[in-house]
Amino acid sequence: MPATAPVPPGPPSPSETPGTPGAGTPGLCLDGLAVGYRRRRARHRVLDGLTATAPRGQLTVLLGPNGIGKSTLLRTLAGLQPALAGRALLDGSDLNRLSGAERARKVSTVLTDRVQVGLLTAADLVGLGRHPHTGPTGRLDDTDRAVVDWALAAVGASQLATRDADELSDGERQRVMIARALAQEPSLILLDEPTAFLDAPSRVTVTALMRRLARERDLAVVVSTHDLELSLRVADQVWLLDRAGNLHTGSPQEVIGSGAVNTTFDGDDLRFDPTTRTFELHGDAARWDEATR
Ligand SMILES: Nc1ncnc2c1ncn2[C@@H]1O[C@H](COP(=O)(O)OP(=O)(O)OP(=O)(O)O)[C@@H](O)[C@H]1O
Repeated sequence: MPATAPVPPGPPSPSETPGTPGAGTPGLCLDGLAVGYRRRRARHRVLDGLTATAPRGQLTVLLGPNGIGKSTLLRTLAGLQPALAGRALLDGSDLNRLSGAERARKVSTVLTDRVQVGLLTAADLVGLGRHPHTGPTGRLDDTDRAVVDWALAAVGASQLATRDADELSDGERQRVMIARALAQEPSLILLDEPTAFLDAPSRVTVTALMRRLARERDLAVVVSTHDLELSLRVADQVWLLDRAGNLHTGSPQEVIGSGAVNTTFDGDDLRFDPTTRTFELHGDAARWDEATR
């Protein structure tokens, strides 16, 4: 995808546009949420007491070290595993109390799991995102097909429409999965490391796309990422899990200014510079870097 790929203005018949009910409401709110796993009847809490907001119209990035619980949190918000305590509210409604069909209309998810999709084309795969909106036959009508075309164009993947989904590269497939999430026309999109397989220009493009779609479609978008420098530049809101599992929230400026990025990610070899918002090599790594120039 070219870094300057334009985002088409929007699907022809959006069910979620600014001004519709729900617009201007808080988006996603975590209220004392605890997430984790049940093992042999015991509850293993990975994260506890999470309180945060991801407003509509804004890009929220979820940051934290490996294994701290980012995917567990996103999977819980997506309804793939139950919350252990507390609530997650979307526009004031408890996500846990929504029916499967309601949730499917409101929340779309892009996870890192690679599933086999059989003989579907990329456009078919994106069309799966329309199913919460189709009638009992599940058949796509002209409007649905136009939304599929829009979603593919929005991620710069129109040229992939007729390709077998199983034959796509990891990066191509990731764009198609994002298009599927867009085609769902949700209120909330959850993405777990959506740029992990993308090359550098595409990372910037997809991240900027997420932010632009949040604004243009009045979506709450929550993205987990290890792409710290980029995400701290483009995010509206940051949810940063530190090494103790405490959640720090606020604008990038607020979270950086609190020192939480440094305490979470600084090590002997790498330090975050709050002024330039970049990581600098230190110690042996810096000396090795000097020596090899
Ligand atoms: N199915 C499971 N059952 C029990 N524990 C699990 C399960 N899946 C993950 N965990 C544990 O939960 C914790 C959080 O894992 P999670 O994948 O949410 O972290 P993460 O922040 O997304 O990590 P990464 O950045 O490495 O992707 C880890 O200790 C992990 O081992």
